[in-house]
Amino acid sequence: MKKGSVVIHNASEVVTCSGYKGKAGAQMQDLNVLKNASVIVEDGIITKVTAEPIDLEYFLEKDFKVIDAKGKCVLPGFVDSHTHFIFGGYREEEYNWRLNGISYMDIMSRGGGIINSVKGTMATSKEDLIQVGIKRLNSMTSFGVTTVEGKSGYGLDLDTEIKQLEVMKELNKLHSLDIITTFLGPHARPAAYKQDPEAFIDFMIEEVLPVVDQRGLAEFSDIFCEENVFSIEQSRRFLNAAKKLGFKIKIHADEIVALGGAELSAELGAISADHLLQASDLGIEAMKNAGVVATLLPCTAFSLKEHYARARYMIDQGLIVALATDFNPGSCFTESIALLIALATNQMGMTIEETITALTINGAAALDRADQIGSIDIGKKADLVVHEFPSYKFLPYHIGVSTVEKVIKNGVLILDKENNQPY
Ligand SMILES: N=CN[C@@H](CCC(=O)O)C(=O)O
Ligand SMILES: [Zn+2]
Repeated sequence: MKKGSVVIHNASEVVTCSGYKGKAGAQMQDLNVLKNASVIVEDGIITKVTAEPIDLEYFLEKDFKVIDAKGKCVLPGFVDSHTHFIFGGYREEEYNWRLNGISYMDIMSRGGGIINSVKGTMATSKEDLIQVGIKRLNSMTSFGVTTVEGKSGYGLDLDTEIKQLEVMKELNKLHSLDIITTFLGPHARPAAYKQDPEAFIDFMIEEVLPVVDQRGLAEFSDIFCEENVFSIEQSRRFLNAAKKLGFKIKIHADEIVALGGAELSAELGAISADHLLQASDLGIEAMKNAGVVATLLPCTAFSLKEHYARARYMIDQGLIVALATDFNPGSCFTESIALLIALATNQMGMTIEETITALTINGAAALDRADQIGSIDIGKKADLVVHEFPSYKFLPYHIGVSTVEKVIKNGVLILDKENNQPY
């Protein structure tokens, strides 16, 4: 069998999500669906997408893998563009406290929250983080994810931040999924800097960022810009320093309090601003004008029992909206794309077409990769998912259940639930 060369034929629908850049506003509705169609992949790259009959004999002779997708739909692999999936230890108690009415920020101010996961991550060896990382990536694959972003931020010191990033780099080699890394050193104030966040920002800029840069450990830099965490001015200072070194910028913005993170993301030319539950109208307008992707995280709002970000308003205003899981041990312990689809369509007023766009081409745009992944277009990586139903409209309808049957990464079948084939 020619590795990386595959023909998927007979598909009831090929949902191409066609495009080479993020889709804004009304464009998000356009999925460009081909009926009774085929996708041809050579050496891991998509070479043809067609609703015309194909000469199957030719491809069989050439030793292509052939997948009959009769009665099924084919979508691009999902891009989970915001996660914190490398961490040690769990925070199940905190979730139960939250169910009983104690807020996320209250838990943080009592010394819990992110700092708990910092202790857990410090205490976990690199090898153990790699092992648990593989399990989590396998689970993401089963939800149809083919590219995932992962952040550091459970170290807050040089060694542990580097350890987290190195683990993700190693996993990128070991696992089929592509992992894009983000340095999130300023994720919380560690005890030693509790009263002096400025000094912590100095430490991050002077002693950690340069090491991450020199060792090529991250493509993006990010900060938790939030009341009682890092202010707008501290965020601006850190992100400008990161930009100077060539990092692309993301920002945890306006999650709990409307601090002006959306406005800051536009000012700095960030690739994305994420969360945005409290983003102001002016911030949203500024993001639109600057082309910043709005990455919304509905599973987090659900887990925190907060209202959802204003997806409908943002799309109607013409923003590029992406959706991601925010998988992490505290505010959102789920990698379930099925839950995310249920919340986006049933609770946030997004159509399934907008939701799929937000998880594919716009997720790719949130990682500055819309020219390479996120759609079934000629020249792109063959990251394809066969779903068990004839139409994409089954994805929200089969509520909270993964419809994924086969996952093809770079043209290679890495998961086949039908034939019990693992990653
Ligand atoms: N809000 C800040 N950071 C993470 C949560 C991290 C944690 O609670 O461990 C988030 O994106 O939700
Ligand atoms: Zn996050």
